[in-house]
Amino acid sequence: MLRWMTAGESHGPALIAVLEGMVAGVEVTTSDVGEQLARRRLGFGRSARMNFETDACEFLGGVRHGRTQGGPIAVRIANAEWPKWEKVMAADPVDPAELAELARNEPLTRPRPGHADLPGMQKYGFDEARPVLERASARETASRTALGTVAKAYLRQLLGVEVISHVVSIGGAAADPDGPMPGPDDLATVDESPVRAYDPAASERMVAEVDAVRKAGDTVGGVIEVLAYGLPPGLGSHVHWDRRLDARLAAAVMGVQAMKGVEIGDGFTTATRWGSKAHDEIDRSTEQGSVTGVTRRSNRAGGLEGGITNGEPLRVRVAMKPISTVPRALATVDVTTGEPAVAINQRSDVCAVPRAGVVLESVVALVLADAAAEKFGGDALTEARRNAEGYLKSLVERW
Ligand SMILES: Cc1cc2nc3c(=O)[nH]c(=O)nc-3n(C[C@H](O)[C@H](O)[C@H](O)COP(=O)(O)O)c2cc1C
Ligand SMILES: C=C(O[C@@H]1CC(C(=O)O)=C[C@@H](OP(=O)(O)O)[C@H]1O)C(=O)O
Repeated sequence: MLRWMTAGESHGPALIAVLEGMVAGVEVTTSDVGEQLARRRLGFGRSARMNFETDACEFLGGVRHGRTQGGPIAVRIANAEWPKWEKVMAADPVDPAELAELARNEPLTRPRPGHADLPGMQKYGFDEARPVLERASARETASRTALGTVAKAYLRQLLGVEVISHVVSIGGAAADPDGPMPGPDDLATVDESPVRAYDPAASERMVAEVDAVRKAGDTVGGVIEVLAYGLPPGLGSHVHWDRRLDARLAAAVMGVQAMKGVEIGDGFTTATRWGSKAHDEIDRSTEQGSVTGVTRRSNRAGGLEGGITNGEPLRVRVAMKPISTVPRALATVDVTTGEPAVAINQRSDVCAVPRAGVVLESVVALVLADAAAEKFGGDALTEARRNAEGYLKSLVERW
């Protein structure tokens, strides 16, 4: 079983992430993590912070000489602006007179509709939003991206699995639903698009949409698809609700800030079809390299049946809402005076959909790595590999 946790505030000294349960022997380096963090910083519509944030990262435990050791893996990601925030975010008490002089410490009393500000203040008894937004901020997703790097390395080295993502739509600008879909080796092509869309024409439409939104002082969301290629049949289980892989994937992607909808495979469209057009008919496969000796005529299910992978590519689509820090400020109430006001407007993304794709890849990889660890066990990668090879061989022999 894999477990992962994160800690740290957006403007604190650093973020911390811990991954427990990873086998020994997975090759991963600080620069691999740095590469994923750099991907997460890119994308048309990103916030000003992404222009100078370097996401300087280091392993604090669990990795030695480029290999996991079997113990908990801890990663630290620094905040490039810490000197500016040192007083405002200090762990120990700071002289109130000194704090009062800092413009940066001005109380945030005009909660943003759509952010965690107001319900967070109500729930935790704060008079202003700073302590809420610091932890609610999607800065935290850098931590999960760092851990996702280890999960991706494990999946690739154990099973040859590739987890990728691409942007399907931003606001009203969408990729052609019948257009080509990126394959396992197409991540670089997707990353070359400023909005991480696979089709260049769709990419242009999405860039124009973000431009229009920015000019109007507004924000915009979109839909991202995560694909996992090379998964064997048999990850996850039908036997209990919390072992179903679809349930675990949905929880993980909905656990990312601003994600408001999820569908597996054709999801909501499937609900409009008749059964004869909704499922993926099975044929015998004579193809060399077929893992199970069977094949499918379609992949409407998105690679999952009964909460178990069926050997087809996994397809998870996620809907992201528009950023709630809207420059053309929204109506709110000042919690100090009780008077109508306009919401806080500070440095923010206009559209974080392209960046969010990298985060979603990471959380999907963590869930898949957990399911693979469950199925193939082992304390070392070599042992897990032996188990996987034996299982895959048994599938071919049986069918
Ligand atoms: C990669 C990424 C970047 C984000 N950037 C911002 C941002 O700059 N400003 C903002 O207000 N919200 C941003 N968000 C969304 C908020 O963090 C999120 O809306 C907030 O925490 C409330 O949670 P909820 O939307 O899930 O209800 C971002 C989300 C992601 C995934
Ligand atoms: C810092 C990141 O994203 C942030 C997410 C975010 C929010 O409210 O979610 C608000 C902004 O934070 P800041 O006020 O520090 O610029 C974004 O930049 C990041 O992704 O690393």
